[in-house]
Amino acid sequence: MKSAFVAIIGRPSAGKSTLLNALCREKVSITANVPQTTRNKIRGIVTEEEGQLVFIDTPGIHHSEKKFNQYLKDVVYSSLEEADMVLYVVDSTRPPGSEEQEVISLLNKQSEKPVLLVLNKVDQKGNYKSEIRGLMTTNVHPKALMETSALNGLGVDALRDRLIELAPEGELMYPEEFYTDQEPEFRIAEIIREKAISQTSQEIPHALYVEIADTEMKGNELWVRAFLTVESESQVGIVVGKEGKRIKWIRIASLKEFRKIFDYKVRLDLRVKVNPRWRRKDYLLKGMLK
Ligand SMILES: Nc1nc2c(ncn2[C@@H]2O[C@H](COP(=O)(O)OP(=O)(O)OP(=O)(O)O)[C@@H](O)[C@H]2O)c(=O)[nH]1
Repeated sequence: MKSAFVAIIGRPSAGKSTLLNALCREKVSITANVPQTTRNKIRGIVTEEEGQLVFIDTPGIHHSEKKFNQYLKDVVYSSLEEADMVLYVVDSTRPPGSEEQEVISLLNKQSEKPVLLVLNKVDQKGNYKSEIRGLMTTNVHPKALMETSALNGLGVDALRDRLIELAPEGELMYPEEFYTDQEPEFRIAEIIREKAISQTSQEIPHALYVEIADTEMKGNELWVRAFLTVESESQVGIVVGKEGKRIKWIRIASLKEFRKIFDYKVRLDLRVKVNPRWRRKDYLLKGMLK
């Protein structure tokens, strides 16, 4: 039996979370067309006859001195430490250049771990595959180099098989029916955040987080009180929308998604509030980004 923890790393928007979901055949991690959506270590589990892979989705690696980004980087470091193998996802539609250097230098610090390199988004026209291959063979020395379209599933089965082949011998780490270890509260907060990101633009997706104020199971219903938290009053207006239409949409879209995931009904009281400059508050970031 094979078993491994596999850290999925790469720069923002490379398609890491989309690939994690495709590999696990379940929606484990939220995705968006906005960079830096993933803020935590998200574990997705896949169990096959030959063994089990526990993927750790990580925040996109991006050079920035901001406190918030430093915390995100710490999440990546600790995922790499935890991992037996690394799945490095590169967006094949973007020139590698300095954007990948940050990831490469991080990987070189963990050089003993086997790396499998994936060129993602190969469904798109126009790509930099040969430049990326050149850069990676000299700088990363991957054990294997594969191509995927995480969006339409191309190459995903072959990638899963190759990862199991490369994995060390070991026992199951989670029961075979598990596909994630995330608590319901965390998944609820993430789904609300995903829906809110999909309805907003510019600074707002980065300025919001979701706080679950309380939950209570009543019979077969989970009652949830949650706050979509932003940084200023003007952002509250945008998230609420004209006549409350945007917040209503976010709530209904979230409920629709909960129905697919949970075998109980979720009741959601969703409000918007302000926490000025929360991205600079250590006490908050420490609890939130891990
Ligand atoms: N065309 C195409 N788009 C993709 C593919 N994989 C992901 N995407 C899109 O790329 C965007 C970013 O995808 P994510 O999976 O959220 O990227 P990520 O690397 O997890 O992003 P961060 O959270 O910023 O680290 C989304 O709009 C996805 O739909 C792919 O194979 N082909």
